[in-house]
Amino acid sequence: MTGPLLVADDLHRSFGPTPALAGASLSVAAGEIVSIMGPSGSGKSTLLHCLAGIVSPDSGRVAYQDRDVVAMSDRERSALRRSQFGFVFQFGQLVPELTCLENVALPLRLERVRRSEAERRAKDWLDRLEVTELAGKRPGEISGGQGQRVAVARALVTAPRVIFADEPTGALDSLNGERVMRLLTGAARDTRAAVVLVTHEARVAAYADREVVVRDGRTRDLARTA
Ligand SMILES: Nc1ncnc2c1ncn2[C@@H]1O[C@H](COP(=O)(O)OP(=O)(O)OP(=O)(O)O)[C@@H](O)[C@H]1O
Repeated sequence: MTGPLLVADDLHRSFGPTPALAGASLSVAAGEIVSIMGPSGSGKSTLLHCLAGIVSPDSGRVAYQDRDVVAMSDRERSALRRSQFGFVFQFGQLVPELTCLENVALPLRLERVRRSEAERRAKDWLDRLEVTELAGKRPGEISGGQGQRVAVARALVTAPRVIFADEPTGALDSLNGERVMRLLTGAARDTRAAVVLVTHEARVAAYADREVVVRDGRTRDLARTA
């Protein structure tokens, strides 16, 4: 494959009478970190959800490795998400009944990896995200910043080619936000995963190679100058 890894072209999507996307386009190269910024309600999350195959656009094209994501069956799209994508949301969305180790191992267990192997790989990622000591704790027993680092470990454990991060630092103070971003982008660069990052915060967007601004459902590319 020589073209971009992931492409959205001229996406339109409305929710009832509300247009969320009105001609949004974005392409992401393998290993590239792209931030999506813009005012509240401008369509950032909808764009991310379309790129990730979670929401289907009303019109326009989404392609992953030249495969048409919109034309896939639900089953094919789920398989694509499980095998190629990782997700980090604003509030870790860890499973409260499971320990942190079990949470990180879960995507591998869903892919039928043996428990011992899944937990070995999960432990490696907890170490990497500097939360080794949380392995046996449940999400209710840890802080928001720790929870986000566990969520990043869970997103990376399957070696995804793209990590989708929607306001991953939105619920954190600036120090914890910086730490999560440093660990997330460091791990993505080490594993050559691309990152699509939605954020309100310029400081968080600065971790990206490239910034895209969404306004009224339309995208505008900004070259990174710094
Ligand atoms: N599931 C939905 N049902 C109805 N309206 C929706 C839905 N998802 C998004 N919208 C509407 O589409 C528009 C774009 O929403 P979106 O969440 O993509 O924006 P955003 O830029 O991510 O906003 P924020 O920064 O506040 O999260 C908004 O007007 C929103 O209310």
